[in-house]
Amino acid sequence: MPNRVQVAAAAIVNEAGQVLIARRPATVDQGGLWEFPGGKLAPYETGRQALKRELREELGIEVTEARPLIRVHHDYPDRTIVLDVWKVLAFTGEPYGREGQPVRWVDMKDLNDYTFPAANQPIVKSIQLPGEYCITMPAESIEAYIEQVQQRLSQGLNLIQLRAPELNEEDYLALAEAVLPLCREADARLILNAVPDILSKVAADGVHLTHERLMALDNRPISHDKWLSVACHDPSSLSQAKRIGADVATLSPVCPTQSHPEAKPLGWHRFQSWVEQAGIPVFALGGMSRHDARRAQALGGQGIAGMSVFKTS
Ligand SMILES: Nc1nc2c([nH]c(=O)n2[C@@H]2O[C@H](COP(=O)(O)OP(=O)(O)OP(=O)(O)O)[C@@H](O)[C@H]2O)c(=O)[nH]1
Ligand SMILES: [Mg+2]
Repeated sequence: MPNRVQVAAAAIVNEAGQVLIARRPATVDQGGLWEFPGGKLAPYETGRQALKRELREELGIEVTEARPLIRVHHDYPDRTIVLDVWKVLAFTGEPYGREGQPVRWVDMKDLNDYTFPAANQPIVKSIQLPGEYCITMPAESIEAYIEQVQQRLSQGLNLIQLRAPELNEEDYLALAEAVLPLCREADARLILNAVPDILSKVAADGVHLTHERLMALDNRPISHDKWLSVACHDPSSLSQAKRIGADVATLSPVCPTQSHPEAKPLGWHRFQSWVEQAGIPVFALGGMSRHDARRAQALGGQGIAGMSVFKTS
């Protein structure tokens, strides 16, 4: 396609959880906006090679370890760009604006206060999300769900989807209200697997829509300061997710799973090619083991989601 520009960009996160951003000069394309350091691929360069060269040129650092974070295709009026974003895990040197551009370490939660080019929204989301998304597994009582959430939080899991489809609305609300302070205390995000309206009753961090609820929508049903998570099973639900402005998706079942034995697994190969087109962070779900998080990430995913995978006893 003409005017298709390939760009490598970096999410550099330090031990304090801060992210390095740079300001584009006023005179260039998207001038004055903040960006993740990086630039266009030279002919015959791979994304990784371009990343290393650009960070040397723009920041004076040498990348020693990086992994793919997310790929985003975006149509600007005059051209299409493909942003190949890497998470930089290790580097040598002290970054500075080698081309005179302002650079700044900002807290991850404050990224939303900066104005980035339009293509960057999913990148900001991806940086703010962990690699493991814990979904509650069926439990026998409200108390048992609460205990389960406490156990998951004590493992350090910090993205919890409260799934309890067998509970009636009243019991689910009571459960959500009981679990919210526990998540706050642990600095974890709580996503309610429920109708979007529930956020007017419980101040959780977001909602997760079932595949059926996702497909019935025309627009994003919640405000942008909340997280919209959606369940996808195929390319058409992933494109619906992108269309309504979902922040994150689960894609399932990637592998055979006991919780949904009738569903046909899509496998890692399709996971990779569907995620490539998704343009939002996607968690692999279904039959996951904890070591699959690295595999999902190497294939362009955000990480793994699951229920029994986070069970410890
Ligand atoms: N580096 C970078 N580019 C981005 C981001 N978001 C985004 O839309 N872009 C777009 O991707 C393209 C990257 O080009 P660039 O200006 O960084 O390229 P470059 O470093 O090779 O500069 P040069 O062409 O002046 O040598 C621009 O059109 C820019 O607007 C981002 O977060 N980081
Ligand atoms: Mg650049």
